[in-house]
Amino acid sequence: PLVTSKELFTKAYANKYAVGAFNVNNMEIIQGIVSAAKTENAPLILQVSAGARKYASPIYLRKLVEAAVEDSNLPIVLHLDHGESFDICKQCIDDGFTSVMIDASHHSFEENISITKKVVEYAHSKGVVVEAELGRLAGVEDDVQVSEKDAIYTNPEQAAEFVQKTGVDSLAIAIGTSHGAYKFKGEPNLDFERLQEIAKLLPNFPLVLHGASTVLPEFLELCNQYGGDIPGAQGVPEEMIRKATQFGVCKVNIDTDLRLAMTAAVRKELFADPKNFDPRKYLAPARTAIEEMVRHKIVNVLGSDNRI
Ligand SMILES: O=C(COP(=O)(O)O)N(O)CCCOP(=O)(O)O
Ligand SMILES: [Zn+2]
Repeated sequence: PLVTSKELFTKAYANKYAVGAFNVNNMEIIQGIVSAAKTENAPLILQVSAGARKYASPIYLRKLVEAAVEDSNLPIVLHLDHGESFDICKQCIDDGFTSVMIDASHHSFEENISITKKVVEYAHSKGVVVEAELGRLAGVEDDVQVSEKDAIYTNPEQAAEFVQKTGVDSLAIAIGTSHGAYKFKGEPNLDFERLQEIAKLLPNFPLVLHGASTVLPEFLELCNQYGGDIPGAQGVPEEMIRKATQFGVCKVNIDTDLRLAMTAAVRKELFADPKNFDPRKYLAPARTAIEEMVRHKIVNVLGSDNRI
């Protein structure tokens, strides 16, 4: 069924695992993700970004997720990723989303509180849950000044105040992750002391990690072997994500690793059969690549297998 993340996070927190939040943009991606979760008996968050709405149009994505729920009978959350305003959050809530993120993290602390509060009030009146963000998603260099790090990463005391004042259901925090395939110039590292501080001030409160893709070398190499040019990309080592799930992180956002797996499969298939021009011939392996990647994440990183 279509569910909110409330119970999923309560169970994830208590058992120290995280629910995968995978971005969806088309049929094959949704089918791959959902078949993986079905195989592993894992709860699932399918999230829709602004880019996905533009690419596929909201109604197609909604109907594809409806099909996924009907076909799989899994507990699935339909989540708005990085909602930029109250209006888009309201629109998605009215369209049947069960969870929305209002990302007002680029506003002032006070402004972030007031916008988030407004979304929470409306969402809760419709039985929908809300994720907000505090701090800036950005990896900072090792030698950066602490003060600069404090300006970017989530401040633990502020996080506690923010949750108390907004009534938000989960909080995306900044501890060194960032979106995309180029997360760190030097050694990958996350600010675990900060994460533990936040978790201590917000006991039993679900934390969210954005920018949690690993950028697995074998998919990078596969892409580059078949015509890709993605030099020097690196993500968050999987053991760091596993560690984060031990300190209150209940939702882990993964998009880049799906993109790399899918792109590698398409490149390889196109290279292997130059005579082919049936899209099903390279989209089927792409779907399988998504499925295998999601199974890997569920079992080896999130620990959300057999948690239904
Ligand atoms: O946290 C993440 C993904 O992190 P990742 O890049 O490490 O997978 N996300 O919220 C996904 C953001 C995707 O937005 P868009 O569709 O506009 O490109
Ligand atoms: Zn994000």
